[in-house]
Amino acid sequence: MTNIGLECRDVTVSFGALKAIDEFSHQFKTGRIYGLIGPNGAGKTTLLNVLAGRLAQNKGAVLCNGADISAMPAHERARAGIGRSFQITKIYPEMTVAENLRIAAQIKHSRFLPFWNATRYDRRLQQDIEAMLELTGLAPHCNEIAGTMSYGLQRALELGVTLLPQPTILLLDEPLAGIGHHEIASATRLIRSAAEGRTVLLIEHNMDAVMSLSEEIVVMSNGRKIACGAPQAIQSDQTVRSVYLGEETAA
Ligand SMILES: Nc1ncnc2c1ncn2[C@@H]1O[C@H](COP(=O)(O)OP(=O)(O)OP(=O)(O)O)[C@@H](O)[C@H]1O
Repeated sequence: MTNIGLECRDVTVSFGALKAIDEFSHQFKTGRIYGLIGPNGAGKTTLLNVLAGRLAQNKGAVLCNGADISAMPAHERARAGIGRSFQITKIYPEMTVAENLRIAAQIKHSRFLPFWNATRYDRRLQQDIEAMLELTGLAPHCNEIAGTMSYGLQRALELGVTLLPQPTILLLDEPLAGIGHHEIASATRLIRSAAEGRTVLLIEHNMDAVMSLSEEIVVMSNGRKIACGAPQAIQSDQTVRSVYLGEETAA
């Protein structure tokens, strides 16, 4: 069995004359958190869109657990184990936390468990809901209406809904954006727990958080991978520093 959860081979995406992603290749190992960083317009979100199947690459290939998924649409990629969490768009704000998780559990089990075995079906749903309430720390809020909770708790619920089908690959687009200062530590802890045993790609503009969460940093600029390595090495890399410094000077 391969320990490469996700692989990009020469992925290229063009919007007209602009190459948003330019021959990007990388192997993302299972059980690791990868921070994807780079200045505005570097191609980070476009890459996540390609991996999630929201956007087709013009060239190159994407492999998930060794299988070529380049031509797979988004809903099939979700079944193949790719989960993406980016905003609180997956939750129903007028429903409680438990109801939101129940819907995600129903979707997961509808394909495998017969509805007519109601007791077994309900037990499995309940087990999944309880496991996710525990993982996300949302048990004390299980009967709260999702839309009335703090933004940080809503993001935690969104992550819970994403994790419920047990994806092997987790794509996180700015998971800390909009979260209050006092909730950053708990959100960071949750991302660490969620990452266990998975391949995680994380786009995050909070540099302290991305450097402490990630085991490997991949740096993009103008659609290309310009560096990769351990957070400490990346922080002292001259090319990377000049890319960011250049941006700061221009701002
Ligand atoms: N649908 C689109 N049509 C045309 N150009 C696009 C489209 N989506 C992205 N781009 C362009 O592709 C380039 C990469 O954009 P992308 O959003 O992936 O960058 P990013 O690294 O995520 O930036 P940011 O950190 O600002 O979110 C940018 O120049 C952007 O303007």
